[in-house]
Amino acid sequence: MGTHDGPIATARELVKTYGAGETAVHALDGVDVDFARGELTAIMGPSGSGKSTLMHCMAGLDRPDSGEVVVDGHRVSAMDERRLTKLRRTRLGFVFQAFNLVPTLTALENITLPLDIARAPVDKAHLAAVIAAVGLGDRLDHKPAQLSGGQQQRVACARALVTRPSVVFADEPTGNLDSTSAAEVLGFLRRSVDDGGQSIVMVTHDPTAASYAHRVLFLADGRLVGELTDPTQQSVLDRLGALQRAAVPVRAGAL
Ligand SMILES: Nc1ncnc2c1ncn2[C@@H]1O[C@H](COP(=O)(O)OP(=O)(O)OP(=O)(O)O)[C@@H](O)[C@H]1O
Repeated sequence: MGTHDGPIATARELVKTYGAGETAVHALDGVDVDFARGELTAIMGPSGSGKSTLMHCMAGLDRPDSGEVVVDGHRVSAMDERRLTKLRRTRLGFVFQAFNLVPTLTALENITLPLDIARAPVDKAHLAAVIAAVGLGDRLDHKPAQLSGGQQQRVACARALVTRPSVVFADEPTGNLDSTSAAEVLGFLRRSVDDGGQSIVMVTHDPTAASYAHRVLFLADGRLVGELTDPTQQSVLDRLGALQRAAVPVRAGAL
């Protein structure tokens, strides 16, 4: 197999524990996962199940206690801070719930910021395609405060995609959006995968958001407990319900 086959990112035996002794929290309790190249993968699970910890370990924003993370052939878990910063700037894209745009820059300046920081050669055709896809029309010279939440998040998505990163990590990208704006952002992310071959990993609580993914992974108590391919809103809801029922402790003899 060449380097363009196989998963874009992998985790092997990831363990991350907070605290010690009786109060220790096993945020990741031995997670093995492959994220497919050219797919949108959603990570779901109850609050505290380890979703953010997994994403942060994959993206080199946090370090596992043990285990290995490889992203596009780079051993993230073995890198020092300097190389991690470089990897994040040049090979990874990020979308956050809170948009995190630079308030003093215009929409267009925010989108091209990663190229300016990395002093990377600009792929003009790709930049034009991303700007066209983001659909902001004449608002590209507006500052973030002059844009709606949905428009700001579309700018943030364009900023994440403009460097053609190996992976975009999106942490609750629609958590602050109304359903119409959320649908626009999710449609935009999905098209960047289907039309542009982008690979995206997205943490979400929202079954509708998850239904835009090619695959949904379910976490519970720091472990991978299931997955769905080609999810629908209903199949995600059904699976979440089943996992919740399975998690309810049954007293011995109660049956
Ligand atoms: N810095 C930290 N110090 C102590 N405990 C932490 C820390 N970060 C996370 N945890 C704990 O690790 C567990 C997993 O947290 P994580 O944020 O990954 O869950 P999550 O699934 O993303 O939750 P949510 O959906 O609420 O964002 C939780 O029990 C959390 O309280």
